[in-house]
Amino acid sequence: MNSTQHPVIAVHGGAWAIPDTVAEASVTGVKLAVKEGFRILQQGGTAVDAVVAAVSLMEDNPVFDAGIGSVLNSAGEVEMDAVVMDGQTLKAGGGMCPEHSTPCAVGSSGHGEGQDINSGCDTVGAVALDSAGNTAFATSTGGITAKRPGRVGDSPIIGAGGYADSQVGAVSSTGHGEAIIRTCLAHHIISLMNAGKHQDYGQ
Ligand SMILES: NC(=O)C[C@H](N)C(=O)O
Repeated sequence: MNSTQHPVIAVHGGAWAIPDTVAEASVTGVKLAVKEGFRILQQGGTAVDAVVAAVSLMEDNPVFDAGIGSVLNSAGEVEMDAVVMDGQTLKAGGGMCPEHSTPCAVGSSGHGEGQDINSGCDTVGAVALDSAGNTAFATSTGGITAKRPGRVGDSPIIGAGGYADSQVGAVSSTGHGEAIIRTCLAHHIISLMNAGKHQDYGQ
């Protein structure tokens, strides 16, 4: 990666079954997010700026299980997890943030408002590579429907809910949090990518 790097962004709206009734809205929401993130990258914005903007847009979209669309726990409350990581410095911010509707932005520098819609269908995330060659990821979720109050899923845990290392790439996870945490999934993927990269260099 170098200073002439073409920017890249990828966004997901979760991997679990998306009901037919919201499938189109989900795809539309992902497209809007990826366009906004890519616009920022094309204007010279950082990978962190791009993933925060993309994920924040989806947090504001009730079709997703994040931000205002977050599902409810077994006590009928919203408890969200979110994180942002900068692949250049390996610094990250985020955590559980029940009182904000845009926890991803809160994890970086923004703020949110109280949520009032709870219909989301899945976790959201983004990875980006900016024109300076740096990577970042962001993941945001309301977690799993009817989860135990206080449960923290994989999403805010570095190495599970995602990982970014500008020397290698970036990952944002979605799926069953308990299984993702046990396997340190995101960091495992980054390690495999790193091994593949070195293999390429050797050829
Ligand atoms: N749909 C998801 O990705 C759920 C999230 N990984 C969690 O377990 O909290």
